Amino acid sequence: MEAPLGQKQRPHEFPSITLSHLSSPAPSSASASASFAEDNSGCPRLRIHQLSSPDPVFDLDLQNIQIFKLGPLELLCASEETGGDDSEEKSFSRAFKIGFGTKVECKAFYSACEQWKLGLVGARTGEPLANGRLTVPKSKFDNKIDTTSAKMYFHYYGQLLHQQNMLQDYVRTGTYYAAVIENRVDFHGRVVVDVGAGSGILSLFAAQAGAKHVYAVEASEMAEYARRLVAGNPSLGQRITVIKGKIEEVELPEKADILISEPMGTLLVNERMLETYVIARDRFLIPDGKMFPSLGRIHMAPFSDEYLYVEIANKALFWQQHNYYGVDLTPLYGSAFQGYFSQPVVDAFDPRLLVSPPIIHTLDFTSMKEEDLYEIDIPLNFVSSVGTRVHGLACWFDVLFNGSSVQRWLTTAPGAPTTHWYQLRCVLAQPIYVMAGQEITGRFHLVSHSAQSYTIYLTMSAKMWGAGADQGGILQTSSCKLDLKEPYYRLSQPQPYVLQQDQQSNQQLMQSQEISPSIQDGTGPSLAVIPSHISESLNQ
Ligand SMILES: C[S@@+](CC[C@H](N)C(=O)[O-])C[C@H]1O[C@@H](n2cnc3c(N)ncnc32)[C@H](O)[C@@H]1O
Repeated sequence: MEAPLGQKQRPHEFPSITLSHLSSPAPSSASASASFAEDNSGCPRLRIHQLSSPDPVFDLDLQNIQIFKLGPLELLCASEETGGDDSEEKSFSRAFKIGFGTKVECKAFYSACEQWKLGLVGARTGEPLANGRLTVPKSKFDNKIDTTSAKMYFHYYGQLLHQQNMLQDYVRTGTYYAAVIENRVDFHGRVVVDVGAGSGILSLFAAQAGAKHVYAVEASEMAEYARRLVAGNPSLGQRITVIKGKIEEVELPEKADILISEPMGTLLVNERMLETYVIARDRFLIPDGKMFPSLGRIHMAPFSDEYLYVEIANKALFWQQHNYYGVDLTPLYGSAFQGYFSQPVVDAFDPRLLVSPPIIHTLDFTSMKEEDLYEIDIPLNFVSSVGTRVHGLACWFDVLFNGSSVQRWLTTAPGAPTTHWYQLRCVLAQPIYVMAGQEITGRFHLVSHSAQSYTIYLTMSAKMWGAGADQGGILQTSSCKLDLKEPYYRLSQPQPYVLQQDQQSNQQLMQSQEISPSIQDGTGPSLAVIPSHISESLNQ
């Protein structure tokens, strides 16, 4: 079943209604579609098309019609007609009945009609409409996000190939599936909102788990594909309504018992969709309703990777040429060098590159405020387990599905089965030197920007160390500024494998700082191991 409700910028459309003429000499019924839209002068109109004809059977000024509820599936629409005389009395001489397949559609039509009449929807030009009504104020999303960025973002997600990329991340999609199906008790008989539904896959999972009704809200053109996927799975689809629009703008006919969403970007927060998830909670979730996932954690640890450092530094060497077709390029070398080090590196790295156990920053989606995500400030404190050159900070994240039956984690940790998020590393242009046991302090400061991402300010310092050292003094500091929106995807590297003999020491390192989730169901971080016949041949 598909009924796009609550969309503010585009017409509301109700593709399958039944139209019964009452005022014509011979009452009749026919399949039809209805839509609300503005005419050129900004007046809201209701247009009804019979499926057999391209011309509308009714094209009515909404201010001149009255809608009455006849029953849960039926409305009566009476249209005022000017009789040609000057009488003050209105005559509603044309009337027709509109029938709906479901109560939800019927309710949605009635509320859409009210909203359009009141001028709560319509084109948002920022100008008063021609008939004097003021347009709707900009939504929370439009206020903070740059229009061009949003356009490109939703264009990207409107393409099936990008949805396929996510669907083919079996670690991701499989974990969502398992988390939903193992926790049927949280979905059965419940109203669910799928926040940013994409292809609609999570809505279909929720319906499989017995959801009473799922509202799949998707802002991009993918909503049309989601409708087709839902319609093509009718036993589940009859309990799913796809709504095209932004979470920040759509209206839903009822509150949700549970939200499901996949709002995670690189480093958890990229794309700024977690804010949308929190807004959905505040707008649509009943008090004490559930969220799948309910919590996210960013893990951070210093790393040493000489190869990566040299690779990045070498990229700028091009600008050291004094005679490039007779031109000296060196004036731009410094800027090029800075530019390469302002790109966070996305790849799957070997966890043996970590020089200390990670620290964790937790985001509780059930209680945090949207504004808490505008700026994230994390103090860093580590103790190096080896003497080495530290090249920067490595980060990854996990999220928790806190189901009533099973608690399941989706992790993107190094050494765990690789996901399409990989891991993220911020590389310092100036590495720092540490000894085993030396303290590394610093700050990881994320500041959101209107292009749906963050500027990262990273500072790492080696503390004074050893006998006679100034207590709390800093020996060496290095800082860098990176744009999370412009990562360097370094994915041609072979996938990381960990030799069996190293697995134990890695697990000890990670577990000593709670890298393995405290609520564990055996699906948390597991380290990939080279099959023994391969590792044996490598060891020869
Ligand atoms: C990471 S994808 C997940 C898609 C799908 N839920 C899945 O798991 O395969 C996020 C989806 O949310 C949509 N989205 C992002 N922000 C949104 C918003 N403010 N309102 C509605 N949809 C949004 C995007 O267009 C995209 O399709």
